[in-house]
Amino acid sequence: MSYLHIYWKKYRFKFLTAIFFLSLEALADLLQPALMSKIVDQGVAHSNLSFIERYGLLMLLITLIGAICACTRNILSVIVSQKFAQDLRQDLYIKIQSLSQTQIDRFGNATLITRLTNDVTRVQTFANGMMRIMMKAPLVGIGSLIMAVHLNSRLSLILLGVAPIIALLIFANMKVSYPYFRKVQHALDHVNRSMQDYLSGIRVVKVFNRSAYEQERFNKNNQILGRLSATASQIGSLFGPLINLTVNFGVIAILWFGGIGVNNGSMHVGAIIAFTNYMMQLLFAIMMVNNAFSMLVRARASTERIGEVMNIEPDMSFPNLQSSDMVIDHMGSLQFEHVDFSFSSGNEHRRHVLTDIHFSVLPGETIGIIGPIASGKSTLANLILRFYDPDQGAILLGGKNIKKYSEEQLRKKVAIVPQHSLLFSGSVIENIRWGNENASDEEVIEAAKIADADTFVRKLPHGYGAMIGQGGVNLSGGQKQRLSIARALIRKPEILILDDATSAVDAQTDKRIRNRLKQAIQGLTCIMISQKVSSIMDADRILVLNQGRIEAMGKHDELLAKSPFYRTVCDLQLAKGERSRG
Ligand SMILES: Nc1ncnc2c1ncn2[C@@H]1O[C@H](COP(=O)(O)OP(=O)(O)OP(=O)(O)O)[C@@H](O)[C@H]1O
Repeated sequence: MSYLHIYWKKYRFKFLTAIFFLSLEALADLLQPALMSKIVDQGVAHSNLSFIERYGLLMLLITLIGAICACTRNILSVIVSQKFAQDLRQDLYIKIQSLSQTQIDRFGNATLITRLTNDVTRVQTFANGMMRIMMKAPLVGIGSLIMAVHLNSRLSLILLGVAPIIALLIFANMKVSYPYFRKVQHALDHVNRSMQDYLSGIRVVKVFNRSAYEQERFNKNNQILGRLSATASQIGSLFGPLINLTVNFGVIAILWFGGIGVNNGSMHVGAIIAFTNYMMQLLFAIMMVNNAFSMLVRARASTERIGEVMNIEPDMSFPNLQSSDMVIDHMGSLQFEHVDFSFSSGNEHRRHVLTDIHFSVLPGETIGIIGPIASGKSTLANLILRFYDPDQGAILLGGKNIKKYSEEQLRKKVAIVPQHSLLFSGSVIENIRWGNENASDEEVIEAAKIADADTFVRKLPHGYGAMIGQGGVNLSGGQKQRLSIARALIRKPEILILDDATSAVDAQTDKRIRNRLKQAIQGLTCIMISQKVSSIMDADRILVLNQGRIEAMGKHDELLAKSPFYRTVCDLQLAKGERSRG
């Protein structure tokens, strides 16, 4: 939990000031029964009105000071806990951004969201509670004990007998319920995951009529969450009454022995009232400590879960270089040198995806990549962007290992249009400018024209100002793809990767985009991944990937002769006259 130190350092002054006001408030609470005892024994018993007035006013003044302290402490506690939670969420977000794709895959999106929201809120609630009641409880508890001993040391023995039993019960509560609160948070991850899966695949769920199945899945996870939460709370509510019972035994014992004391004249009624008052304050303090412990147990589980993310070191790093620090010899060239890659997910064995990938691309060349489903095409593209690092071998960009580029340099040089177009809520122009926020309106329109998006954008109700819903829900698949291409082009990259980026557009549009790309961007190195032969057959060279290995590489006509896979795909996809180029 070392990551919490920085927040302690930042907010300790305000935190300690809140605790100071809390202590004054506790002191005001502790003085009340003693004053009351004086009023009863010296004012009421001797009908001394002026004594009652003086001490009554003093009690009012102390109550007023207590109230002012409570208000100040409340304001401070809200400020500190809100700002602390805001900082923690922000830092956690930045940490998640710094993790490699492998590390994010290992955690999973749902649990990261729960940690960023629900877990942070739990820690915030605890921090707020500390400044409001948790610190007050021990102060009032210990203060009550001291005042009670001062009032009557023999009756205090009862308090001293009751206190260790209660401490033991609180400890047992903490020990038993802690594992359940961890399980509750874990179950919450599952509920979030099933909701996330449903929302991201809502159309597929509906098309396949799987709503009932998804509902059942959600229901199952929700029931587990409900069961675990109930068990955790039941454990807490079992210990609460036990503690109550123990304290009430103590109160009865005090009244019993106090009654005997008043009868034989060794004690005053006012003192007994004050003693039971301190006993009740002690009861309140103990209940608060018990609540504080159950909050602590929950917060501890959440703090550990946040710590699992905060304390992890990113397993991929980028050098911190300025663009001018590196001399690039062959802009736009790309080389894969005997690259091997496998996915690892936690303790699971590694899943080999790419083996001995060795090829080079010249500046300005267009390379088509084709291969069966799951042959590793997208993974190969992801390696160029360093979403993952190879297990063996190296990837060279402009003659330099990509590991030598800063993240900013690499992302500037290589742009990708991913397989699944992802747009953001905002206008069309904002979405295209996402690729380069400094691009002028003319540059945006130019990129849209090359991506064959300009015509359909102008037909939208507000043209380039038309709003796009979250994820681009109000656009067709082909429209989303074309905007994604425009967004990548506006970066003016040296290497453009199109990962099945025209799968949702018709053959004519596909051809138009390819022709425009070729004409508009001279010298742009292009890697086109596609399942459609028509999309890549005009490429300068084509790489055939099969089961993670390069089956063949060459021009369309050469591959017809030397790659069985390529020949079969051409036979299936192209009409006889189309098979030979030109
Ligand atoms: N994040 C991941 N974690 C573990 N395995 C993965 C991950 N991403 C992909 N894979 C696996 O790697 C293999 C190659 O996937 P990849 O997406 O590169 O194939 P592809 O050739 O692009 O497929 P497609 O043509 O269907 O898009 C597949 O077996 C896939 O299950």
